Amino acid sequence: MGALAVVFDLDGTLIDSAPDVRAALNRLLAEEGRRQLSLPEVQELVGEGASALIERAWAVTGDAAAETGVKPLVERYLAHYRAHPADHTHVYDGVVAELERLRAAGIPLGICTNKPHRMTEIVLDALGLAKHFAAVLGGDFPRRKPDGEHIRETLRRMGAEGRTAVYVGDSITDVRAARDAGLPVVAVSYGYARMPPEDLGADILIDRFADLGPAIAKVLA
Ligand SMILES: O=C(O)COP(=O)(O)O
Ligand SMILES: [Mg+2]
Repeated sequence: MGALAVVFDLDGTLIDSAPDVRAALNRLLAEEGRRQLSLPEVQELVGEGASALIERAWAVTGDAAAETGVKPLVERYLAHYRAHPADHTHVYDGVVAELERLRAAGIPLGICTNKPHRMTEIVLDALGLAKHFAAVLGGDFPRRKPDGEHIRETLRRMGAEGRTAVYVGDSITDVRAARDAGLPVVAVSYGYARMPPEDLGADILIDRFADLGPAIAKVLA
């Protein structure tokens, strides 16, 4: 194995952001006279970025959003989210220790997320996580996950192109993107998968972030 690099998904993998996503989305839904969404419902909507989130939220609360109506709704949703980026978001157990351990081993780390880029930066700053990552690439990237180019471009921005890389995520979109990029993938079982995590088709499934080190060693063996 050559020198290693690790790229992570964000929502449902490193952070449990659904409570703040829910709060911002529910404010918008209330403004539009629509019903409120429960936390499990919101967890089902997350994973393909903000436009998909709005479209899915509209579809489950009444009439679908008009195509031209999605963009202004996304902007209003993000304004609500920016006002409260991490009031109820928490970093999953073991994440900070594991990121520190990998970094101390000289392994460059990156984030490849479908969350809008600016929103991702705001949330990472609010949680004190930004310092761990050599590069962060959000979902405004034109070829976003499940396109493997999203992960490849993250690796380039990390200066880690020549390295052996592993992707870590929580959803089928992550597994497809990693496959498309030709990378092994570790899935976490506690995220927002919308299916039994065993069915994601990852190379290995972990229940706790603290198990990441041995999982990476296994997928590369
Ligand atoms: O915000 C989203 O829809 C997805 O975010 P993720 O790619 O970090 O899971
Ligand atoms: Mg995710």
